[in-house]
Amino acid sequence: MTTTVPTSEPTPTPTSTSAAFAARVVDAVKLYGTGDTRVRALDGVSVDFPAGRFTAIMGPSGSGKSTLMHCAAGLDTLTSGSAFIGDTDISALDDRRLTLLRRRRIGFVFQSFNLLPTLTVAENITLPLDLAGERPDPEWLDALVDTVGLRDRLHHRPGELSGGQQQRVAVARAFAGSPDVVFADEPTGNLDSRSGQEVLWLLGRTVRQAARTVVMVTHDPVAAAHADEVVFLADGRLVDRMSEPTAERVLDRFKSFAPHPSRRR
Ligand SMILES: Nc1ncnc2c1ncn2[C@@H]1O[C@H](COP(=O)(O)OP(=O)(O)OP(=O)(O)O)[C@@H](O)[C@H]1O
Repeated sequence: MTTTVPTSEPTPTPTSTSAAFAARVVDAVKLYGTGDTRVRALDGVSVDFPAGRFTAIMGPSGSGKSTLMHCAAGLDTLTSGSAFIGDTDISALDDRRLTLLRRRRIGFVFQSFNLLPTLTVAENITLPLDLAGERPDPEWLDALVDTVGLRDRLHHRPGELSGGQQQRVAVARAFAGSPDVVFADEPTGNLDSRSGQEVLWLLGRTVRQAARTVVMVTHDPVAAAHADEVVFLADGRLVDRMSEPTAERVLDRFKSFAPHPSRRR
């Protein structure tokens, strides 16, 4: 794989802020359902995601990782509390402004790639920019294409690529518009371990060499070890943070957070 990494300074978007935190939630509560079926998916979480860092969100199944990511990224709304992208309180935005903010300031990588099958790789990568009516920065885009190793696949359709290649397209798409933060939800969940390692390496390298910000949900200690810091959720609560994680330390810590379903209502 070609591994030319973007080394140019990031081009700030007009909407970027100088906040030290690319994203954060404050006193976040999320309830699903009512009465006996009510679930407290987030139970008063306050957590920040520093700009220029790769943060992993870890926790047992059902601990609220995806809910936290979706609410922090404006894909879902909190029952109470606030969510910020930079200095912008997204809990206060109407649907139209929230959609614009998601297009301009947030990148997404999902477990299932979410590429459009009728578009080429090149068209998929620039789709969020096209939707936002923005012109790509050609130098940044060019460097990204090399970083993800897809130059010889630019005119292929996603169906002609392996899963790992498709996820690398999704990574390039997420970073294409120089968003304030890229949220990745189990980005290696559908990949074999080698392709998964490549995607994690790409995320980490783009953060460190091009000053980008990534927040990744994972249940995999090996994946979490690629991050600069791991935040641990259990039962909808933030229970710990770990800097400079290793897979062994993450696994050890993870084992101590057994879920307690009875406390969730
Ligand atoms: N749309 C929904 N309606 C009802 N309950 C939900 C909904 N989404 C999530 N939940 C519940 O909220 C809790 C947290 O779910 P969430 O998906 O955030 O956990 P998770 O840590 O991401 O889990 P996993 O690792 O299994 O994906 C769980 O008990 C889940 O069943």
